[in-house]
Amino acid sequence: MADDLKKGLEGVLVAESKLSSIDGDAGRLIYRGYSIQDLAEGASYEEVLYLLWHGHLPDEAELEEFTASLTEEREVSDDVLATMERLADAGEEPMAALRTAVSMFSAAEPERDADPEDLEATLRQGRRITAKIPTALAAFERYRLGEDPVDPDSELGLAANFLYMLTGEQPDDIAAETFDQALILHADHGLNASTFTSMVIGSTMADIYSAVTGGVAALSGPLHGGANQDVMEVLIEIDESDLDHREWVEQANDEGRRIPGFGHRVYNVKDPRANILQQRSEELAENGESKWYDYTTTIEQFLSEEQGLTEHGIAPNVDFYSGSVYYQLGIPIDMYTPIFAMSRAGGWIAHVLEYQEDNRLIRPRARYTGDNDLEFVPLEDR
Ligand SMILES: CC(=O)SCCNC(=O)CCNC(=O)[C@H](O)C(C)(C)COP(=O)(O)OP(=O)(O)OC[C@H]1O[C@@H](n2cnc3c(N)ncnc32)[C@H](O)[C@@H]1OP(=O)(O)O
Ligand SMILES: O=C([O-])CC(=O)C(=O)O
Repeated sequence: MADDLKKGLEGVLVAESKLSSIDGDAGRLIYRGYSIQDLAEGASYEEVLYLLWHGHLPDEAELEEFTASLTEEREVSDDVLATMERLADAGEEPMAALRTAVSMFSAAEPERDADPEDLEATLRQGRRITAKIPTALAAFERYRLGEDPVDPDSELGLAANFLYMLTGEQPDDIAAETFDQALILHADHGLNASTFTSMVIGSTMADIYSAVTGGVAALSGPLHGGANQDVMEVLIEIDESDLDHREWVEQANDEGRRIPGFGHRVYNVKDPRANILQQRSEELAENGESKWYDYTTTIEQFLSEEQGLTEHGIAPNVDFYSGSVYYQLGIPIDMYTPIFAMSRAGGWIAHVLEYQEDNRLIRPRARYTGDNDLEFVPLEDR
C-alpha cells in the first residue's frame, strides 16, 4: 500500500462521478455535460435538480410532475416550527438552526423505515429534505423578526417561494430570476468538502438525513460556504473604514490577511460562477445602490493586477460576488451560507445516491507519528 501522504486529500481521486466536472485551468464547470452558463441562462433550479438526480433534463411533463412533487412536500411539522422559534429567540445562528432542522425533518419522514439500500426511497427522502429546507429557514428568519412564518405559495417556484416566505411579499421578476440563478450556480461542485462529508456519511449506509445534516455542518466553515458572509462583512468593514477601499485591501494584504471569496482548491483562474454573479451584481447596481458592485470589481482588479494574486492562481471564487448579490436583494447576511446549503443539498443528495449505487465504505488512513512501547503506569502511581 502506497504510504504517500496527501494532506487534505489534495488531488486524490476517490470516486467516479457523472455529476459535475471542473476544469480549474480553463475556468469551466459543467453539470452532467451542460455548461454552467447555459444552465444559468436557460434552466430553472428545479430543472437542474432533476438533471442531477435523474441524469437528463426533464421534458415539460416530467418537469411538471417533479415540480408538483417538490411543492407538495414544502410544509414542515409544527415541531420543526416550534424549534425554529425557540432557536430564533435564543439568538442561534441560522446555519446552526438549519443543521438542527434537517436533522429534525426525519421525525416526520413517512418512509423512515425504508431499507437503506432502497435508493428510490432515499431519493424521495432527499426530495422531501430539499423541499422543506426553504420553509424552515424562512420561518427561522420570520421568528427572528418577531413575525409569524409565511405559508408556502404553491403557485411559486422554489426560488420565488423562498423569497416570498422570507419577506411576506411576492418578489419581482428580477429578484426571483437572480435568486433562481444563484441556486443553480451553487447546486453542485465535484467533491468539495461538504459533498465529501455527505458521501463519507452515506458510505456507511446511514440515512440521507444524516448525510445532509453533515453536509450543512461542513459547509458552515469560513474556508468553505461560510466565506460568502465574510465577503459581505469585509465590504461593510471597508465601507465604514476611513480608508479608501483600495488602501484597505492593500493594508489587509500587507498584514497577510486572507481576502474571503478569493482562492480555491481547484480553480487556478476566476471561477466561472463568479463571472455570472458579477454580471447579476452589475445589473442590480444599475437599478439600485452601486457601491457594493464598485467595491468588489475594484478589489478584484487591484488584487489581480497590482498585487498579482491571479498570477499565483488566486482569483475570485463563487462566494466573492454572491454576497453582494444577496445584499442587493435585501437578504440578511447570516442567511447567505444557509442559502448556499439550500441549493447544495441537491448536489449532496445526488452524490450520495450515485456513490451508494456502487458503495464502498470510505475509510482512509493516517500516518501514525505518536509514541510506541510506552510503559503503562496505573492511575495511583502517576
Ligand atoms: C464555496 C467554496 O468553498 S469556495 C472557497 C471559499 N473560501 C474562501 O473564499 C476563503 C478564502 N480562501 C482560502 O482560504 C483558500 O483559498 C481556500 C481554503 C479556499 C483554498 O485553499 P487551499 O487550496 O488549501 O490553498 P492554500 O490555503 O494552500 O493557499 C495557497 C496559497 O494561496 C494563498 N491564498 C489562498 N487564498 C487566499 C486568499 N483568499 N487571500 C490571500 N491569499 C490566499 C495562501 O496564503 C497560500 O500562499 P502560500 O503558498 O504563499 O502560503
Ligand atoms: O469545490 C470546492 O472546493 C468548494 C465548493 O464547494 C465550490 O466552489 O462550490
